[in-house]
Amino acid sequence: MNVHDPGPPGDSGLTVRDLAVSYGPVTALRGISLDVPRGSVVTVLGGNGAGKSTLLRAISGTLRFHRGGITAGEIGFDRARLSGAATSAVVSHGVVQVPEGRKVFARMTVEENLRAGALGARDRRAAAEARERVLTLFPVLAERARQRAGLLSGGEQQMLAIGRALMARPKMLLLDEPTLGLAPMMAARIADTVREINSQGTTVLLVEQNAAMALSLASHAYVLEVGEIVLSGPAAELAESDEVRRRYLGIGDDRDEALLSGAAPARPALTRWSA
Ligand SMILES: Nc1ncnc2c1ncn2[C@@H]1O[C@H](COP(=O)(O)OP(=O)(O)OP(=O)(O)O)[C@@H](O)[C@H]1O
Repeated sequence: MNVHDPGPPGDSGLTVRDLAVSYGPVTALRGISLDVPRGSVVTVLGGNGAGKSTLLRAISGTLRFHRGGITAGEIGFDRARLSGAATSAVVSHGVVQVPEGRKVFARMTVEENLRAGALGARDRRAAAEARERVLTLFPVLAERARQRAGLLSGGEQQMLAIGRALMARPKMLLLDEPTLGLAPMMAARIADTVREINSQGTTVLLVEQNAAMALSLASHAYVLEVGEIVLSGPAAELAESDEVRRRYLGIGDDRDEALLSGAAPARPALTRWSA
């Protein structure tokens, strides 16, 4: 990948070119270019405040709800221009976000939450198939169908949030820190589910602070720091890079080592984005 000439937006998957985002006078992202090829899992790593959520908001058309806006650049998905599009238009192009903090409708039942995810679906058979897929992926949601979502555990709420997004039958899922605050066992289950969703054909853009988990899932990774991409490359190679190991994985952390095992690099092919 060439840093300074990422090429024209393609017609397969998501392309972000030279994106800049501000919240009023605060610039949160600048010069962001990245690709999420159709069928892949790509991750964006970064610490608190790096701009991960802002990136997803820009793609999903939800920046305006946070008093933010795109000030430069383009976002495209399968020939459609997403930059400047309303949230509903982005969803109708097949791109759906699962927000950070889960944000299920706590007073509604699990079933009602899932139905809310299918609002606007005209094809009832397709909606029924989507529901079937969600309940197969997350059997616990079938067991708890009549319970209020607010009574679910944190991990179950995350499953419901992902399930609700899948009800819209997305081509691409935008996941904002899906394992945040979850116990390691539950985080591993969510990771397995993301793998499964992807293997069923859904493209995934995953933003995460949990670098070990994210790098074990993704084929390609970008590292975001203070609103800019500072490093990118194949996930297996990033996982082996000294900088990522030191800053995001913690050298000598057995749990991370175990999660990363099997991610053997061929040869370094990382791209450094700034001098
Ligand atoms: N609604 C907002 N108004 C003003 N500034 C904001 C707003 N939302 C985010 N920011 C700022 O934009 C920058 C990026 O924030 P963002 O939430 O995208 O980071 P993040 O990487 O998702 O962090 P975290 O993991 O803590 O959520 C930060 O400096 C943050 O303070």
